[in-house]
Formats: sequence, structure tokens, C-alpha cells
Amino acid sequence: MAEVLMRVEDLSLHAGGRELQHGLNFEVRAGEVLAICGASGCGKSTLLRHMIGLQTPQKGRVIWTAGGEERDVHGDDPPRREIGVAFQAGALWSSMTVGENLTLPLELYTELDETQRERQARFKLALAGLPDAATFDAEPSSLSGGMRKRAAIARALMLDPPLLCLDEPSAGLDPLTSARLDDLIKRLKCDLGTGIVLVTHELDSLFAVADRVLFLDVETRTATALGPPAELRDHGPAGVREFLTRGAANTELEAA
Ligand SMILES: Nc1ncnc2c1ncn2[C@@H]1O[C@H](COP(=O)(O)OP(=O)(O)OP(=O)(O)O)[C@@H](O)[C@H]1O
Repeated sequence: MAEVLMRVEDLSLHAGGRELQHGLNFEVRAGEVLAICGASGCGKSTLLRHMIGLQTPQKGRVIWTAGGEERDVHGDDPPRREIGVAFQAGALWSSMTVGENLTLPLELYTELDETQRERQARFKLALAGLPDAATFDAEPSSLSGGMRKRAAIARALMLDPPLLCLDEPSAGLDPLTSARLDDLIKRLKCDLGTGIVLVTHELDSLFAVADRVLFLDVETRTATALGPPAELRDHGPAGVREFLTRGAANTELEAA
């Protein structure tokens, strides 16, 4: 069985003085895509922020377990280099070129010289499906939405993190660009063995890439299902089945 990278233990999520979720318990393994889904406002992005150490829990723990030692994500030695993050807006620093955006983590965290940093950045851009040499010197604002998302993922990969966290990578993309992003996620998982946590609303994408789905219920404020998407769609709790078949129902309505 693949290595456990992260363990979430009895985690509660709060925002604006109210509880969003409680009693969350799950693991993330190397080489798997874990999709976090649930109705709008249930706390998916908040959960991701707790998992990467940006928000501290009032209750529960997030433990980095890769490599056999346990490190609290909110402790003194958090796994910053080990977790790559690409946020919803695909935010690259607009005042820097794409290349500068990518080489910054190497400048901060490694001893690599400028030539080595640039070589790594060009390699990661190509890996993310942006092989055009001109992209390196481009301003982020000159790229399309899909290219910016890919560049943000390339930046998240710069330190070869075992775990990649992506917040709605397909949001706002056309179906073809979105499908290409799904292919990239599958390649990263299969070729590099990266564990990937994905917050997504896109059911097509979820079924295309996710090995397991964690469903956060907005009513009971806890996870009501964790398992392979097709299994949950066919045999999960009623609310989860309804959520996961909604896309098919919509497609049928559109076709009618
Ligand atoms: N800093 C904050 N202060 C107050 N409320 C917040 C804060 N951050 C999030 N919230 C609220 O917490 C709830 C959950 O937000 P979150 O973004 O985690 O949900 P989500 O499931 O990712 O939603 P969506 O699918 O719409 O992106 C929302 O009602 C949001 O308004």
C-alpha cells in the first residue's frame, strides 16, 4: 500500500465564529488524487487552508507523516517545502515574469545557481504543458486563464513536493482546457507519484481524476462519505448519490 503522506485527526473547521465542520478524519496517500467536494460554503477551501498550515485548527490535528516521522503541520517544523499549493485564482505575482515566479521558491529554499534555477523552471513549465520557451519571460497577464493555471501548478511543483494541493483548478476554464488539466493531474500522479488533494465542483473532472472523494456535508457539518467516486455515486448515502449524479441529470436535461 502507498505511503501515507498526511493524516487528519478529529479536525474541526471554523470561520467567522461558527463551526463549518467537525470530526474530520482521513489520510492522504502518495500517488492518489483525493477530491474534496460538497455544497458551496461547506468548508472545502477552509479545509485545504488547514491542511497546508495557513489556518490553525481550534480542535484536531493535521500530521505530516511522509518519510516515517510525524510533524504537526501547525507545529514548529511545518512541512512547507513538501506541500505544493496552487490556489483558486491561480495567483502568480503579477509584478514578476512567469520565470521569476517559478524560480523564487528555488531562490528561497535551495542553493541552486541562476542557470540551474532557470533550467528547473523551464523543465517544470514543459511538464505542466507549457513547453514554449517564450512563456518563461512572459508577464502572467499576457497568458490565457488555462495557461496561468498551468504556470501556477508548475510553480507549485518547483520543489518537487510529495503532495500537491489544488483549489478548483478547473474553475472558469472551457471544457477542452479543463480536460487537459485533468490529463496533467493524472500524469503527475502516475509519473511522479505525487499525492494530490483537489477541491472541485466539476463532476466531470472529479470522475476523471479522483481515486477517492471526501464528501463534506453542509447540514450535519461533517464528512458523510469517503471512497471511490463511482462507488459513492452508486452506493453512497442518499445526499452523496444525489450530489454525484447531479451532473448526469443536468446533461440529460440539456440534451432534452
Ligand atoms: N475569513 C473568513 N471570515 C468569515 N467567514 C469566512 C471566512 N472564510 C470563509 N468564511 C465562510 O466560511 C464558509 C466556508 O467557506 P469555504 O470557502 O471554505 O467554503 P467552500 O466549501 O470552499 O465554498 P465554495 O464551494 O463556494 O468555494 C463560507 O460561508 C464563507 O463565507
